[in-house]
Amino acid sequence: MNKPLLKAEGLNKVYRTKSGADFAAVRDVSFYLQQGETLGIVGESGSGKTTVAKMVAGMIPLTSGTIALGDKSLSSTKRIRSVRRSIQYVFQDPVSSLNPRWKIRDILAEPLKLYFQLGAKAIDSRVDELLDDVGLPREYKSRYPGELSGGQCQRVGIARALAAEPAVIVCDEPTSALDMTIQAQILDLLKNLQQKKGVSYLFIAHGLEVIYSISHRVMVMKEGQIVEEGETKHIFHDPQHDYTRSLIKAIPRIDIPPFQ
Ligand SMILES: Nc1ncnc2c1ncn2[C@@H]1O[C@H](COP(=O)(O)OP(=O)(O)OP(=O)(O)O)[C@@H](O)[C@H]1O
Repeated sequence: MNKPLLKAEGLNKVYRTKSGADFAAVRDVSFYLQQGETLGIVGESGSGKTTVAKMVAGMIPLTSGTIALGDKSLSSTKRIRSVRRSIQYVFQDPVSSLNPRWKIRDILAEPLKLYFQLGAKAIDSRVDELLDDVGLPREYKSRYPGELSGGQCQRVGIARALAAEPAVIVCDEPTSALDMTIQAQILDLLKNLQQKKGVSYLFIAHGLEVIYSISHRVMVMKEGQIVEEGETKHIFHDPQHDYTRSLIKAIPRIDIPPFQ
């Protein structure tokens, strides 16, 4: 196996609840992600998926454990800018994740200024390229998020993540707020971008069909722990854990092509 791009070992997250009690939301979670690979995370609501994703993206501190991107440790609370840039996040709700008072141009320009200190002209052409990358007309840069559909807003969210030229994009339910047709288009876009740019995805979704269609490997979480991890076809066609079997059985409309 190649040296993984991202390696998480023994991740734990304990939240202090409002009542003052400690709650272990993630317990001893370890995984890796290769360059150009998608690792899907599935599990019922509250199993700790978003907590793992946010720890990886540096949005919340770890209680314990280590995360490394290449040779750089991400575990310290003060992350260096290059590491912050390298892991981007695409949110579930495409509309509310964009500042409604900013034009699309400004939303996409922000990471370009922050990470690359580009001048106005370079920013303009980079914004055009980013819109091309996500299949939006260049004229949309003069619009506000409120003038775009949910699917179009998610394309902007993806473009904003790409603007940082990340190695990893954490996709936290990026299609669950969208209807089925748009969902499929966004998944296709993400797959194409991965092929073009070699980016890796840590991909959370409730819909097992979504996970099946996009993930190379799948990690199944229950009550803060990993119960099973493996190649997507093995997880779906030959699940080893009862919990995984129950998840797959609970989705009658899943259409899994035969085992190859
Ligand atoms: N800030 C917080 N303070 C206390 N508990 C929290 C906090 N954030 C999350 N939790 C709890 O941690 C557990 C894991 O939450 P998390 O959001 O990671 O789960 P999830 O698998 O992503 O769920 P969903 O699929 O519903 O988004 C849940 O029981 C949740 O209530």
